[in-house]
Amino acid sequence: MQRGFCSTVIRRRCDQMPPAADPPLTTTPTQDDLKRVAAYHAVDLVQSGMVLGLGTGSTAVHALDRIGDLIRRGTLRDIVGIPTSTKTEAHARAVGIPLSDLDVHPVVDLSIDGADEVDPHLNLIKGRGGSLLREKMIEGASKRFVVIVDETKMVNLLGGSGMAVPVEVIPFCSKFTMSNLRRLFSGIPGFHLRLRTTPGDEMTPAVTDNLNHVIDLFFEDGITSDLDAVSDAILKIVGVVEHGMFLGMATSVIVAGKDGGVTEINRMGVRRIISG
Ligand SMILES: O=C[C@H](O)[C@H](O)[C@H](O)COP(=O)(O)O
Repeated sequence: MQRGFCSTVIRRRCDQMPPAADPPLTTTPTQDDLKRVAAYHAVDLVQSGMVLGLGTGSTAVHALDRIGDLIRRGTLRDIVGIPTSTKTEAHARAVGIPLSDLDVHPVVDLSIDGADEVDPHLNLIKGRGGSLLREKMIEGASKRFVVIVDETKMVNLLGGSGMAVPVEVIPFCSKFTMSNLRRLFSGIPGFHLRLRTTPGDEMTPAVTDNLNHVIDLFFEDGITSDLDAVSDAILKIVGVVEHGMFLGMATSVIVAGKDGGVTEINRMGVRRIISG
């Protein structure tokens, strides 16, 4: 077994499973292998009887698969999942995770989700897949929110990867809302923004699960201003529903590295080597 790609706990669970359920052990891990490794470690925190926030995206899907697997095997019982998107809802159903919502289960024991960026204080950018609003509601209602990423998601400054900081807006006069957002950041060198469009159709705005639009903000040098002030200013614009900065929400982040090392970092900056 390759060093670092199976923790003691995962190894124990691997021993109980046929090879098909094991994490793939490739010589050079792909980014998807790393996402899977981080996800499996997070699922080690799940206990029977928990209400779980089920994240969205290519990393979270590995957690869904793993949870479904453990439910089918009887290792996890009485799990209730709260999906953060319609996509996750469909996938969770397909893998056999019983589902509910925040109206019925307003307190979530543990949420597990990916992120687009994680800064050294565990502030996050999420929502490049468009699911930021439901994610923020469910993860904000969680006693514990564990973020799962491969090492490429770690940045010094939010926005610093050059990718978007998403803002969900109501469709009504979204160009008007966009011009207000443009005005807010007009003095910042390298700032630009654009309305997110449907893949393959640049004329049609992308629509979220909540039937809203998304305006993507780009900060060439990352966000250098106070993040809480930036958050407040964006939320003050009428027409904005929510943004993808998740500030002070994550309890910890599990980071899988190319060298096989897996580390959990908590919000105090304390690192725990899980493996490798
Ligand atoms: O809207 C999408 C979500 O916020 C995802 O959690 C985020 O984009 C990370 O996705 P992935 O795991 O696919 O990189």
